[in-house]
Amino acid sequence: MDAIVKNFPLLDDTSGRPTQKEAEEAVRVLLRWAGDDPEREGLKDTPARVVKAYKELFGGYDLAAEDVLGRTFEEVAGYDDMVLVKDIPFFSHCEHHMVPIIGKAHVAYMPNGRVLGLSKIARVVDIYARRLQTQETMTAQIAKAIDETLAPRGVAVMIEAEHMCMAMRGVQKQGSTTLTTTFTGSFQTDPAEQARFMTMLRGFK
Ligand SMILES: Nc1nc2c(ncn2[C@@H]2O[C@H](COP(=O)(O)OP(=O)(O)OP(=O)(O)O)[C@@H](O)[C@H]2O)c(=O)[nH]1
Ligand SMILES: [Zn+2]
Repeated sequence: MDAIVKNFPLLDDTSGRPTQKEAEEAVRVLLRWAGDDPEREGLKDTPARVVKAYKELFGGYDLAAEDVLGRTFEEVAGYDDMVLVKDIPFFSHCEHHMVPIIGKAHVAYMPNGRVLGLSKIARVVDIYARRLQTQETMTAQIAKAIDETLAPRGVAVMIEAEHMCMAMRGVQKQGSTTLTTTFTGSFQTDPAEQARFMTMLRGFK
């Protein structure tokens, strides 16, 4: 799994990251390259808007999953069975074309005395989605982050997504869905637990 889990070091002011002005200029270049005039009325504020939108869409580079997952709860009356949060919607962008990936993540874990706030699982999905991604990397990163910070008995992550780079351009196949899974711990070693994850996913659709 580690082979496809990339490290995204947090960038700081000394990272050599381009300024907002430089980023806006890059958008102007692309507009001219596409054949339009960045100075015309309708496009005048577009570079600033695009950079602002990118800040939001790629905001995951400035966040660390470990920070979000740090807060856990122990008082759950001895509950120690699977916790599954399914159908977490996300938007990401593929690292090959910078075109949207639209999908849903399903995340389960087997607690080991501690549980996570449910919203934190969705937040972790967003942190990795708001970066340039492959679906495989994103799936593995979510599983690894939960596995390493919560130390549960096992983690299961399934992502189903449509890649706009396959739908809007290139091979132009609309409506195809790609499924990826990562299992750790008991989900990896126990086929029955994997099967139960699948059944719980399917059973309540
Ligand atoms: N494995 C994987 N591939 C992806 C993902 N997102 C996009 N791709 C693929 O990345 C590949 C890049 O292929 P290249 O041949 O380098 O690029 P390209 O010429 O634009 O390819 P086409 O999309 O076939 O036109 C394409 O096959 C995409 O479908 C992803 O999340 N995982
Ligand atoms: Zn792509």
